[in-house]
Amino acid sequence: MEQGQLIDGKAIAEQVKRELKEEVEEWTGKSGKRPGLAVILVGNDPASESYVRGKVRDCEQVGIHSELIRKPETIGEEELLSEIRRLNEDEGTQGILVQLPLPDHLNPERVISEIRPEKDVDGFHPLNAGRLVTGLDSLLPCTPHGILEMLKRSRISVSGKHAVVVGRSNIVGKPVSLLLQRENATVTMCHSRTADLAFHTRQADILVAAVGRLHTITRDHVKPGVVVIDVGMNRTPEGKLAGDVDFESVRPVASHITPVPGGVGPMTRAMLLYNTIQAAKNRSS
Ligand SMILES: Nc1nc(=O)c2c([nH]1)NC[C@@H]1CN(c3ccc(C(=O)N[C@@H](CCC(=O)O)C(=O)O)cc3)C=[N+]21
Repeated sequence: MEQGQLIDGKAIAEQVKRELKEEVEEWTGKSGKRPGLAVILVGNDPASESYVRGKVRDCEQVGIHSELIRKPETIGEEELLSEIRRLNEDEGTQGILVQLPLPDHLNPERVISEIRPEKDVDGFHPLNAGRLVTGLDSLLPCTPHGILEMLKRSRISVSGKHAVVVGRSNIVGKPVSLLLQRENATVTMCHSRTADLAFHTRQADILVAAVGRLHTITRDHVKPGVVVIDVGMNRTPEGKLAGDVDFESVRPVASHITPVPGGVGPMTRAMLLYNTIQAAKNRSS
């Protein structure tokens, strides 16, 4: 059977990291310093632990100095905010990331807003979000930026295409819609309350699935030749990692499709490194 071409996010991310390693070497040669990333992890959720370890390993790979700051589950908001204020002033720290989700007693908006926007390597600070909406330069959220980079490097053109985004989160759905529009796509934003989702998704030349629900997008939701980007990270009943797209039924009709794992996830991680280097360069220029 004919199959949509796999977009190998893992391989593309490795290529991006090789390029970033050279950029780090150049910046370090000029400045005599390494870019530094501080990752704050509150509590010890096993999934968060594993993500954070991955980020630390990525940093080592490209020569970024990383510091993992662990805080107890019970930390008070004021204490966490003052830790962020310390890192805001720290010359050796160019990037600050607070691993999400936070425990319920901490307000994530308040915590993220405390990060200096120039050090906000997640691109989650309201100032960076607003700059993105306005079309000004900003640190871009890693997953949306990774998606655009993956399309570019797969030579999939966006201009003039109809992109349909399913999901309206601040982290993925909203910013990826803006970035696609900036690249001259015509963008439809769908979400959990969209009536007749399949009607909309069948119009898509490029479909981004970011709802966080297993197998939301099936064969009935797509038109032949579609490019499918799967942002989902769900567990199957068997405990395996799987996306929002029913990969088996959709791949045969797609022109391109990203797998989970090995698609958007590794690109997200690569773009965090990109942002950290960007933040370091912005500081020194
Ligand atoms: N402040 C903050 N920033 C984040 O960027 C952030 C966060 N908090 N909290 C959690 C989510 C989740 N996230 C992932 C990124 C890459 C993979 C990834 O590389 N996944 C591999 C699979 C890894 C596995 O097998 O478990 C893949 O898709 O191939 C996973 C998850 C970043 N997050």
